This record gives sequence, C-alpha cells and structure tokens, in this order.
Amino acid sequence: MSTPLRLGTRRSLMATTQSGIVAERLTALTGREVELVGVTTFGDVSRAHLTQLGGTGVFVNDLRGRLLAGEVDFAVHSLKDLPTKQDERIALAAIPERDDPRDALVGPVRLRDLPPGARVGTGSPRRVAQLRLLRPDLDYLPIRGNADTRIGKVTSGELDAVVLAAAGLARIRRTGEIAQVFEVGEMLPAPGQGALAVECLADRDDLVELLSAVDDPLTRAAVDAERSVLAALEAGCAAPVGAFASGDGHILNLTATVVAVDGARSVRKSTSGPSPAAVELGRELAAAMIAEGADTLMGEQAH
Ligand SMILES: NCc1[nH]cc(CCC(=O)O)c1CC(=O)O
Repeated sequence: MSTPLRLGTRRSLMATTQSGIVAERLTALTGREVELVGVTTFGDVSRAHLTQLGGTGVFVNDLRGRLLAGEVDFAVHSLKDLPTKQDERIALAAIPERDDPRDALVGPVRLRDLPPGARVGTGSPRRVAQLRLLRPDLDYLPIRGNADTRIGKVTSGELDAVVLAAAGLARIRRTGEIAQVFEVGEMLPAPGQGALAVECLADRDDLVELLSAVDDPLTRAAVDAERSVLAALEAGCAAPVGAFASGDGHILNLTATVVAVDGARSVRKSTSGPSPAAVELGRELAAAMIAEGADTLMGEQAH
C-alpha cells in the first residue's frame, strides 16, 4: 500500500467539491488513495482586500506555495483563475473534462423579462459589458464575495438578479435558483470557465504521469486556445474578454470577443483550425481582433 496523495484545497464548498470530484476520479482510474488537506489561504482571510491583492490569483498562488513547500502533493484550481503565464516550477498536469462553461442568471425571471432599471449584480467587466449589449436599460452593480453571498443579495431583495458561472453554481448545489443559462453565442464565457486545473511540482515526473490519468485532451485543446487569446491580448481575468472553443479532437472552433465596458462597442471573431495547433489558433484570432481595434477597447479600461 502506498501512502495517500495529499490534495491541497481551499475550504469553501466550491473548492472542496471540485477537489473531491478530482480525487474520486483519480482513485477510480489509478487506485491511488487521495486525502484532502484543507488550506486557509491569505485570500480567504483578507477577502475585503482582494482587489488590491490582484484578484483571484491570490488563491492560486497560496496553493502553489503549499506545493513548493512540500506540504501537499497536488492542487486543484478553477482554470479560469490561473494566470496565463505558467510558473515553470509548477506543472499543469491535468485538465479534466470540462463542466458547463456557460454563465447563468440567478433571479426571479429571465434577463429579457426583468423590468427596466432592474439591479443586476456582477463583479466581472466581461459579464457587465456583454449584459449591456443585451439589456442596455438595466443597472449593473459590482459585487464581491463568494457565490452564496452573491445569491443572498437576491434573496434579501438588495439586487434583482446576479450572474455567476453555471459550473460554480452546480458545485455548490444552487442550480435550482437559476432563471436562465446564457448560450455561449449571446454571452461568451471567460477563457477556461467551467474547467479545472490539476497542478503538481514540475520535477515530480511520477506524479505528473499519474495525474495525467484525469486529463481530457478535448478540454485541454479548447482551453489552450481560449487562454492563448487572453495571453495574446495581454489581458487578465478582470478583462472584458470572452472566449469559447470546442472541438472533436481534430478541428477546433474558437470564438472570442472584447467588449468596451459601456457595452457600446465590441470586437468579436470566430475561426477554426486543427486541434494540435490550439495555441497558434488563439494567437492568430487575437491578432485579427487587435487589427480590428480590440486593444483600443481594452485600453479604455481602468488598469
Ligand atoms: N472568479 C471566481 C470563480 N472562479 C471559478 C468560478 C466558477 C467555476 C468555474 O468557472 O469553473 C468562479 C465564480 C463565478 O465566476 O461565478
């Protein structure tokens, strides 16, 4: 019997659920036992200051610190929270099959049935910008906090609706409150949304190999293309950039958008190409978007 692998996870319901799913899948496929190690990250204790700390990257960095310190063997993150530039000491050992990539509206009715002036909460410039294209007459308010806190603002009447990732809502078992799941055609998700990232130290070849059991090549190609758009636009998780790719293992279809936060102008482009060239596909699409003024739209954001 080998010792169980230590999986470092934040203690929130969303984090422990996604870690638990990966742990079970890994054990089923490899026979290796996995033990969850709860970690309280700096981002969890200073949530109020997340903006100053540089967004959700703080959760990722804290878990990576535990890997580097040898406290845990591997970690699971929401892929969309990863910076586009990989730390070379850390291997992205697996990207499991993606859950629902779409955004969802939590509230009493669908977006088109909300009354003019209704208050919609979302902290994401990407969501606000695309929502303004659909409903310019609503009032969009920035919100922070975990998904439960955000949904609580609808329950309390402080907001009429909030927009969150469908995958996150499923992980905290709150899909019952969804009024509408946006099709990717009307609301492009964040690059990597709905997918998970499994990381370990890059020099642990045995572990990189073992963890590859839960890798899904179709998801990996899709998110490689999406993240490559983001990297080429030199944008981060707070940018008004949406991207979604899907494919059959041979051909990958990729669509991306950059929207001015006032929702007045946007650049949107689609392309397709061979799956193994996912990164180049994303880079080329970003270049074509920049040629149509995408960087000017982003330059208008407060950096
Ligand atoms: N930025 C926070 C975050 N990171 C991952 C998810 C949801 C799950 C996912 O996208 O995989 C969320 C919440 C949200 O955007 O609603």
